[in-house]
Amino acid sequence: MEREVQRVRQAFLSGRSRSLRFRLQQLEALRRMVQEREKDILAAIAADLCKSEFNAYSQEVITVLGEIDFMLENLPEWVTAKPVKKNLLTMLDEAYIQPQPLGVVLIIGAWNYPFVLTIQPLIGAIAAGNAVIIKPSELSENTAKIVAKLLPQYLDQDLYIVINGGVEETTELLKQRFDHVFYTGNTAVGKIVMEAAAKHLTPVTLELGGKSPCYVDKDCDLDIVCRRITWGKYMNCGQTCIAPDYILCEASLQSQIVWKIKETVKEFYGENIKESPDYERIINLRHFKRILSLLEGQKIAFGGETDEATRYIAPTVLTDVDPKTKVMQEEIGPILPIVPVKNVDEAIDFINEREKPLALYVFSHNHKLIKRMIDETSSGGVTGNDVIMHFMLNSLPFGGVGSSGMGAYHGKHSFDTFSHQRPCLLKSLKREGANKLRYPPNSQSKVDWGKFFLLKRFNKEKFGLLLLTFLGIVAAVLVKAGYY
Ligand SMILES: NC(=O)c1ccc[n+]([C@@H]2O[C@H](COP(=O)([O-])OP(=O)(O)OC[C@H]3O[C@@H](n4cnc5c(N)ncnc54)[C@H](O)[C@@H]3O)[C@@H](O)[C@H]2O)c1
Ligand SMILES: CCCCCCCCCCCCCCCC=O
Repeated sequence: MEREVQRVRQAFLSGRSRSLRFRLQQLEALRRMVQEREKDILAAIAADLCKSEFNAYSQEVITVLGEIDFMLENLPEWVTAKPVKKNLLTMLDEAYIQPQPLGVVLIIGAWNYPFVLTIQPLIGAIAAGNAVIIKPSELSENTAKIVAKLLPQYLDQDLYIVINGGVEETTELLKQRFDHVFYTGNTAVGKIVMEAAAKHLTPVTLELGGKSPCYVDKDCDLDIVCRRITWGKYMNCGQTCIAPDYILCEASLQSQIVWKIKETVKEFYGENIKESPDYERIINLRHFKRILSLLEGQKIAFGGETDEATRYIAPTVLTDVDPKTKVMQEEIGPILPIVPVKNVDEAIDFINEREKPLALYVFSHNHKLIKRMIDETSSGGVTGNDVIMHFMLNSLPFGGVGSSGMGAYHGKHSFDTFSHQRPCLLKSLKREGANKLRYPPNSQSKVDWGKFFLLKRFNKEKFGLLLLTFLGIVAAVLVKAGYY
């Protein structure tokens, strides 16, 4: 492992990942890989999650292609140095921020969207000029294998490598020194990752899980609300980090919501859900059994059918759920608990009494109520009157807060995550007279001038930049002439 990381570091130190031309070339090669090997990629995702080609394409491949195009379009602008505002002491100097690559980045992926969750961060890391080691999830082994097979056929083989394996390999990898670790997965392992990274003072991005609440106000169109919730909840058999986890609503809405979701499930997946190409399966037997056990003692409004051989759990809705039960603590796949609350105040308290979720969903015609929910709660992201869709807009940073994670990515946010924003100030060796002000011996008059240069605030509308320039020049002349 150490030798592998060393090899990638040597490749980074060669400097070839840094030029804009190289980065664009690698991103174009990655796009070619996805386009030319689309069938292989879709087949691997299908084998891991029983996902149809249409669903694998629209949930994973579209996002990756969109992200690459967005990077190719904007990267030339992002890599350029950005001049910054100057003060009176530096107004004749050059001051700018130069984004630079961090170095060697480790990306650890999760199984539930095994392609997009490894490749989307990879796109950001390449765009920012880094070398990358990718560790896909061993639970989605088919996607892990295809990623390991295809990447070296299209990308620089020393700068971007895939290491496959399980906990043992990840543990060994985490002992190595990286310049950034980007991890997607559960919160418990997130802590292990952060602890290992801390030994090298390596910064981390942690894309973690949690339970994303969904508040349904009585002032809304329940037909539309239930369609949107049903879509987001049962996509990927509920194994989506930002799936609406549970519904909070007034008790009077509960039975209507149950009925409308039941009807929508029928509309989306047909009478025989098991036969639907749009309904996926639980990733493995361990998770299947764990989720099943959460149904014990619950009021099942509909669903609850299972088939162990195919790891099938039907779309299920639970009513009057006790917030203290396990189904309200763990990740629950296609189970949708409804927890009745008295009103929006109680919903806000309910959310705030728990760990900060990765996403929050609010449905209402009342815009003020949505704004209030946003103001009075915290979560990684929020979508009003829909679910999941904030993931698809790459101008929004995607990430958690508190126990749902730290840091963010997508689009420019990925570029920033994998870049060091290097502050640069370039001075001339001339105009030494003006510098006398900061050299010893110090004096009251020097301090007074210092206050003038650094603390004085001018009404810019009245005097404008010209006056500032003028004052700077006068001050420089005064300093040079020794009037202090
Ligand atoms: N925030 C997000 O963007 C996001 C996206 C997808 C999934 N998730 C969350 O991820 C979770 C599902 O992922 P998971 O954790 O079951 O995936 P997982 O089991 O695939 O683990 C993720 C990675 O962690 C590694 N790993 C597992 N145990 C380890 C250990 N003890 N030490 C070191 N490395 C270890 C694995 O090798 C794997 O690469 C859910 O909680 C889900 O909500 C979050
Ligand atoms: C043909 C329809 C195109 C619309 C696409 C909408 C798909 C949403 C996909 C969401 C993917 C969510 C990934 C979340 C990662 C965490 O688990």
